Amino acid sequence: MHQLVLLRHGESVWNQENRFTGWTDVPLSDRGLEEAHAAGRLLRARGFHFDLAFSSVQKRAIKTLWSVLEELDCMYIPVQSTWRLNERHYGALQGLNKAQTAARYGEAQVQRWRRAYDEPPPALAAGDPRHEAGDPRYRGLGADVPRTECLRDTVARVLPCWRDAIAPALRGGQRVIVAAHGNSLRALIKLLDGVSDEAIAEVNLPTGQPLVYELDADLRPLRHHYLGDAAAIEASLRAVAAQGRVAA
Ligand SMILES: O=C(O)[C@@H](CO)OP(=O)(O)O
Repeated sequence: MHQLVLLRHGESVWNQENRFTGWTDVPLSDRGLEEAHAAGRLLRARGFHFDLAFSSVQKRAIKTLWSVLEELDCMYIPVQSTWRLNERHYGALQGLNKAQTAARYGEAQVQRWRRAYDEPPPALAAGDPRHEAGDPRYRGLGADVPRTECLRDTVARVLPCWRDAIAPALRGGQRVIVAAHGNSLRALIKLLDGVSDEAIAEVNLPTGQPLVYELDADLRPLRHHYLGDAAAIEASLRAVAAQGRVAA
């Protein structure tokens, strides 16, 4: 049996302000940093160890991973950081308040931008200073730095990371943790569990809660479960789902 732990970063400052974030590189809030350390303490208390870690190239996931590895006293393990695990690009919505966007465009439209498999948010215009094209960490992507993404696009760029890096490490017997984002992890979960395009719309992830996958020899999921307190996770999931409401 293989073990894979997925961890959405702790609350970020833009989660706190209910703003669309995407590729914007915002830090953890104080609460988010504490969530990350609590996740690490929980993993330690349950006897988890890791041989290899993956993260996006965004500081909210990186700092979450560091905090976990610090609590586990294994900051020495190799970490592979890749843009492929970045949050789904939120296009021209990046930086906007989700409730205000719902008031302007309607909750149904915001729900489709947030969760529809095939409907990307409006793209960033050419020359928009929010576009990450000039960011040195994306130099290798050239003109392919996204201007927006739907979940289908995110699945397409997460897939090579799973197939070429995470899956071979698991097959080699390594215990792996992936610290990433709500939508890049939804993409990974879709791939792992074969979730339909429709059903993935209902999947949300709480911040800072380790999600443990047990996989068979062919890396098919046997079961998965959150380690943390069920009531707290349920409350967090409801809050994430409600972020696109006008009164959120
Ligand atoms: O803003 C974002 O980047 C994501 C995660 O915080 O939001 P949502 O859950 O609305 O897809």
